[in-house]
Amino acid sequence: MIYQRCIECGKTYEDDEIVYRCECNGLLEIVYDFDKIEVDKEKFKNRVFSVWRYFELLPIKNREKIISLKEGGTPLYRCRNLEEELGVKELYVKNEGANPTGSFKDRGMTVGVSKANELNIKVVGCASTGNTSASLAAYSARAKMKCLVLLPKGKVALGKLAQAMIYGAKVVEIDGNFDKALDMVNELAKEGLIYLLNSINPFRLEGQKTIGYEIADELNWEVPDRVIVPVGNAGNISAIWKGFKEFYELGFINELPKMTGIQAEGAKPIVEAFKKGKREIEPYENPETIATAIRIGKPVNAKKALNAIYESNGYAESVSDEEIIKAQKLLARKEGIFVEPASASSIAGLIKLLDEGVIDRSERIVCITTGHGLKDPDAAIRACEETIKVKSLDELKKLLSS
Ligand SMILES: Cc1ncc(COP(=O)(O)O)c(C=O)c1O
Ligand SMILES: N[C@@H](CCOP(=O)(O)O)C(=O)O
Repeated sequence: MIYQRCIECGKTYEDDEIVYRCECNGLLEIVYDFDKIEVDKEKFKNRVFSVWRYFELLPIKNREKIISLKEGGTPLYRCRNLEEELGVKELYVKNEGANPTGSFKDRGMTVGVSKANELNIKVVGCASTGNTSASLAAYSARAKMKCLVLLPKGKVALGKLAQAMIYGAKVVEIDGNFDKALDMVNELAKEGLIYLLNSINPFRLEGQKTIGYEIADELNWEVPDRVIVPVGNAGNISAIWKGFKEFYELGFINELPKMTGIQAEGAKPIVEAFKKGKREIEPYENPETIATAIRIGKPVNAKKALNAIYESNGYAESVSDEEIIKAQKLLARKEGIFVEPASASSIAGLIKLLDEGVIDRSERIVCITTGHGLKDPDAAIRACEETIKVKSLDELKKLLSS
């Protein structure tokens, strides 16, 4: 049995009821009756490494309704060069840029759009800083659904905009930031004009919890001491934590990691709340950062994220744009992993928290890199030295010897 439950008052809703918030305005989560679900670790091991490896623990009843582009099963890289550089014992990067549209959103969308398919939905929509729209546009195309995406004008990286356009979504830009766009699509959803697939939708977050499942699965059911996650609208950190907690409840793992959220200096309402020991955020009216994916001032899942951080004895920290770019280059140059700026905030956060002594160098750490570097080529080019120009073979040879 699967149902939706309010994280505030506990009120429950059927799994086929289209409702994005409880009547008390609380966020919803998906709940399973684990006693009635037959799963074991070995059964999973024999299946393809992907989101759908964990079918029984996902909220889709009919396999035929699944809309998939083969998402999940992303690499967990051991980063020995960075370990040496930073003096840490065991560091991994879970590279979500390896998903079909280049970000972790695909895990959410395969489940969210499959749910929409089960509900016979014809029109889906979202607000986006870029990745959600790219992903929803792709999955809705495959599901033959109409798709509306609302973007903050001039603040979406080129690669992401190109994706939403080529997949055939109706792409609308507004004068205003992501938070305003989200308010607008929320209104459309309330009127039943679109099925909303932002992370307020708890079915979408079920797909993203598989990041936690996969980390445990790949580490042979051992759990890292800490998982570091870039935070914007705050759904992902909450979902990953739910994944770990479920595996713990099922007895697949014996420990839980400290969830550590990283925001950009110019958009850090969750970090501020955490540092004051609060569970409510004070929104940023004008969030700003080079990491456009996390340029969010009013994270919709702030409550869930803060719960995850407090419950796991984790931490929250912010990093400057300069630290983000430095980390992006370091990861590319030491490990050959090219990620977009928002993704690099997990590495920047790791560096800062090591310096501050919050993270112990003997910890086993997993940093989540959330999106592919090619999403935002402009940011990468701006971060690098100019290309070298030569006029002759001699000049080229001289270069080699310098
Ligand atoms: C690349 C990237 N990293 C991080 C985030 C933040 O994730 P969340 O909104 O789930 O906190 C987003 C989008 O929100 C993103 O696109
Ligand atoms: N970075 C996100 C912002 C929207 O987040 P969502 O998880 O609520 O869809 C994006 O890519 O648009």
